Amino acid sequence: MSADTTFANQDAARLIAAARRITVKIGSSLLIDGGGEDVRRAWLRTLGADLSALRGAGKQIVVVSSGAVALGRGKLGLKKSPRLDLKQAAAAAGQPRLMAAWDDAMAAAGIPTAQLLLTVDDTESRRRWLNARATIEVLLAEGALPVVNENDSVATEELRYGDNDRLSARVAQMVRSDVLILLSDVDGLYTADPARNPAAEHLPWIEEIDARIEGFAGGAGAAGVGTGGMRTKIAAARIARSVGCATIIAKGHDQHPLRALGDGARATVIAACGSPAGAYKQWIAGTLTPAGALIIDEGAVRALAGGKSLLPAGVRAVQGAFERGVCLRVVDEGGREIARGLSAYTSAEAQAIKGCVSARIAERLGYAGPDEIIHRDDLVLM
Ligand SMILES: Nc1ncnc2c1ncn2[C@@H]1O[C@H](COP(=O)(O)OP(=O)(O)O)[C@@H](O)[C@H]1O
Ligand SMILES: N[C@@H](CCC(=O)OP(=O)(O)O)C(=O)O
Repeated sequence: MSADTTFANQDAARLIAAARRITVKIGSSLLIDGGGEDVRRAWLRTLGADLSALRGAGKQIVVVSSGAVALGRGKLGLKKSPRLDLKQAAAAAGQPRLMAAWDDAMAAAGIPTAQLLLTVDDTESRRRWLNARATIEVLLAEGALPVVNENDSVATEELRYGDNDRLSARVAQMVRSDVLILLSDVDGLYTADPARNPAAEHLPWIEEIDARIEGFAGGAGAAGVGTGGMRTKIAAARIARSVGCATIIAKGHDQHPLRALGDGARATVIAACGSPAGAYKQWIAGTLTPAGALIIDEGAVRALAGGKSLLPAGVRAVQGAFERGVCLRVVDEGGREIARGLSAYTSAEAQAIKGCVSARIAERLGYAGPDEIIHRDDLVLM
């Protein structure tokens, strides 16, 4: 083992030790036995024990699990085929089996699981994105393990990820993970596919994803149950990197794969650029076009400067017609822009609750809503 490799392995372990939130993606080839008949249950229980240990160390975990299509093919007796309708039918048949296996494995660790099936729409449309994020937040707060997969059965050819690598990067972005772990049948990126080229060299640490790195990454082998190969893993790492999340590509086949990683097993680490919180705030302040404005009073200006959320009580006026989840300018009564943030309410709702204390929101709207009109996590001082 080269000195370089040891350095990067320690980095993978260090990244995991320092992380607050981790998204773990598990490829089909790990979960399913050779014939696609059943889940590798004993192995999955050891992964469940590792996830439980990470949670015991204070980390919040979201899982992205592949396997529905391979399991569904086994269940329906279908052969591997590029036809989308057959994949969709297989996913529909395999998903309940996949979740039952997760439920079983996590029950042994005393952790309830929860299924989320997402499409590209859910990660690209801001409103649905915020809703999915809110659901995951509640599940994490309640101590459940969210298990995400693509909703293959309803996705269309144009509107589907088709691989869970990129979906997992979007999920990592959504929940602001510090680390994305892609568990695969290979212990990282090599200079060529090691299954075809025994002289390929392992890359322990990648600082930037350039054309050279992309050139190394090949597709998946035709015979296996995996899709995408290293190409989609590097595409995922590119997304994760840009939102301040480091990516670890590691071998997951043996028992207790996450414990092994924490103990220094070989992997490829792709460095993050900045932090998840920084990237999120940069996105709000620098990328989104504001769809309206909230004019706030002196007390609210002081509260925001003190790191608080914006409550309806401090809002004097609402400008523009907007949907929930859009970016708003927050302006003082002298016209100075104080902050930008994502609105928890539509413009009509904001008009109805402006100036009112949070306890009276339900009375004004006729239904309950968040106490904050812009939560401090979604707010950037300008
Ligand atoms: N440069 C490379 N380094 C490592 N593996 C590679 C490379 N290029 C292609 N691969 C292939 O990618 C496969 C892993 O991807 P995939 O089969 O999609 O697995 P998963 O089910 O974990 O997503 C490896 O088994 C390997 O054959
Ligand atoms: N959504 C699909 C997984 C697609 C996918 O990316 O598979 P894999 O390359 O094994 O992670 C399924 O559940 O089978």
